[in-house]
Amino acid sequence: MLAEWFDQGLKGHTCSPTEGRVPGGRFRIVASGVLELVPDSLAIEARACVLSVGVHGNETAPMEMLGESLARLEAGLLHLGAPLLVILGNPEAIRRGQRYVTTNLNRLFRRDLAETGDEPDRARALMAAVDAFYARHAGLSRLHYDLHTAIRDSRFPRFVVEPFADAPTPHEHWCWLAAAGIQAVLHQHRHSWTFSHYSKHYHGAATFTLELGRALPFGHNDLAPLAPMGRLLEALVEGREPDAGDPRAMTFFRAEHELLRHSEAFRLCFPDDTPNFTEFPPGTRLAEDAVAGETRVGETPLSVVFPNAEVEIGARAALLVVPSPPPD
Ligand SMILES: O=C(O)CCC(=O)N[C@@H](CCC(=O)O)C(=O)O
Ligand SMILES: [Zn+2]
Repeated sequence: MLAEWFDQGLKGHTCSPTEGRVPGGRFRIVASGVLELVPDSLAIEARACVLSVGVHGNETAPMEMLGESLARLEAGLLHLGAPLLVILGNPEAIRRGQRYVTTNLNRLFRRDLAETGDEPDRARALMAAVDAFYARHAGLSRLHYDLHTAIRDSRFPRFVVEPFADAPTPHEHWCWLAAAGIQAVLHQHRHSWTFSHYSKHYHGAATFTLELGRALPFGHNDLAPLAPMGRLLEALVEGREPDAGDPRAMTFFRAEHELLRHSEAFRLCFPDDTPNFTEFPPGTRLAEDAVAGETRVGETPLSVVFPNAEVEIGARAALLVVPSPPPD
């Protein structure tokens, strides 16, 4: 039933029954594309975990990976030990195989959101589902992994974005991510109103946007490099302490500047297929915009992440980042 709910959800279909049992607990469909799993008894390391995929509809590898873990739970190969909220972020975009339908869902997770339409309405539904989930499981540590893939190649194919917050991320999370094969970490320098930022900002959860390779169609993903990440997810499902690695195996960056597209006449001055984390030396011209003029690298080299000249006007066209020391 669980795997069927997930597979049908990827096709934009609903599924019944809407509640039932899994090994170690029960499940309940709480909203379209949102499933809650509650264990009969909490395992010793249980956290209240939100696992979201498909916030961008064409980012399929995390959907395949999470679908496999749910199938293993249903088959009795895993035993539910922690409350989980499993989210198919943007079902209509998933069905269409598109990043989004009308606007980028992953910029809309703020409580004062005023817009209406497909993605704004979906953002409101997902914020409400997360609020209710964390309220139902108050007292547990909170975690949210929002699983994505990137448009381009990357010097570090698997990396995380740590949303901005005043409080530091507890150290164990770096150890878990290192053991899960994450190669780089990017600290955000300001509020970004992404889904992972929402759970951190409003709920104090430990959260990350995880970039797990490149965005490819269903059936074209090589899931082998994601096996350690699958093991981390399954430890969370079972409420076990995940494997720990050495955070110094990861390379740390912090965002220095957000490059915005201000006009129709915006262009990036480097090739479209430039991999994420490519470093540019001082003086390099990075972008031209009819309103903002040109952006050049200043005295410190800058690396570019998520370059995309085709974003909506006013949206982020790239993050410009610099190396940063690993956390203590
Ligand atoms: O590869 C790209 O250009 C985009 C990949 C992607 O969807 N990234 C997320 C990152 C979210 C964050 O900054 O935490 C996004 O752009 O929404
Ligand atoms: Zn994405």
